[in-house]
Amino acid sequence: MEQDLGEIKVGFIGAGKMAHGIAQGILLSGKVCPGNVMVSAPSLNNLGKFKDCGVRTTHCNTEVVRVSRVLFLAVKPHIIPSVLQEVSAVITLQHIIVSVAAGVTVATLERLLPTGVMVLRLMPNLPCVVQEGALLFCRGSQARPGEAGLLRELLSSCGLVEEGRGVIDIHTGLSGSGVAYVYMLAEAMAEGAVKMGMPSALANRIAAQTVLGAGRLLRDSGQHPAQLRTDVCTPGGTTIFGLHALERGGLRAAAMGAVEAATERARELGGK
Ligand SMILES: NC(=O)C1=CN([C@@H]2O[C@H](COP(=O)(O)OP(=O)(O)OC[C@H]3O[C@@H](n4cnc5c(N)ncnc54)[C@H](OP(=O)(O)O)[C@@H]3O)[C@@H](O)[C@H]2O)C=CC1
Ligand SMILES: O=C(O)[C@@H]1CCC=N1
Repeated sequence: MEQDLGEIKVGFIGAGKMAHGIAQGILLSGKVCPGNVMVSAPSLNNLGKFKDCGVRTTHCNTEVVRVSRVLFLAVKPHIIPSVLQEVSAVITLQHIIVSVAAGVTVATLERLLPTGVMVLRLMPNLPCVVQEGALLFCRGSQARPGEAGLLRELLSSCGLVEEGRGVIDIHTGLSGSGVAYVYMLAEAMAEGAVKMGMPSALANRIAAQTVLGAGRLLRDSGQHPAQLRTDVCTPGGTTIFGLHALERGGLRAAAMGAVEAATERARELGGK
């Protein structure tokens, strides 16, 4: 059910790549105006791009907390404890705290925050910047379906938003980190084309469009990737020769291993 976001105030502690991606998505939805968003960071390194789109900026984390209802924690996981120690005194039961820090569990967040505060843990990914993110969140003990609905509404222009219990570290390995695997594959494919004589800039443009097109068709057709892969293969044609080379290189095992390794790292970051 759609919620009216009215004049909701949104804050970000941390002004890096992920804060920017989520803020972009939220602003593009048109449901929150830039003047109702504030972001904090210790340096000026990243605040300029927020100022440019009309978002208020500060170096003071407590100022962001005081003016926000929904507060995104968008600092590196190891910074979370010191940031929460710094701002806990000004956090109230009206705040909705949304952490995007990889691995940091809701139990840890609830332990570091005043008792009874509403917490959600969100794992976004970088394509939020172009409204094509894959985001998954889970609720802490105090966050109700209403808060989940509000978060969904806020993030509605960031991409696919799912709620899931017990799978957020796996989602981190699959999708939060997974975009980097796709970039590595795109880069390697372009390098293959350069090796075969194509100019680099053209190879990169075509690799990017190939990834985009393959992704859109996979998502929009709802078909299993194995079916679409089969559709591309002419018997005795070019694709099966390429796929054979990928199988020899252990692509599937490498990709499964990447998701497993990143999931385990997320669990390790969370002390599990
Ligand atoms: N990058 C990604 O693809 C994804 C990242 N994440 C998670 O998002 C979080 C942020 O990552 P990312 O955006 O990549 O990191 P960045 O390094 O791009 O940004 C970190 C931000 O935190 C700020 N910061 C550092 N210390 C403090 C502090 N004490 N108080 C307030 N702000 C502080 C930095 O300030 P300054 O600008 O001054 O340097 C910077 O703006 C991480 O927890 C990560 O796990 C989740 C999913 C995907
Ligand atoms: O590499 C990381 O730890 C973060 C979380 C997912 C993507 N980037």
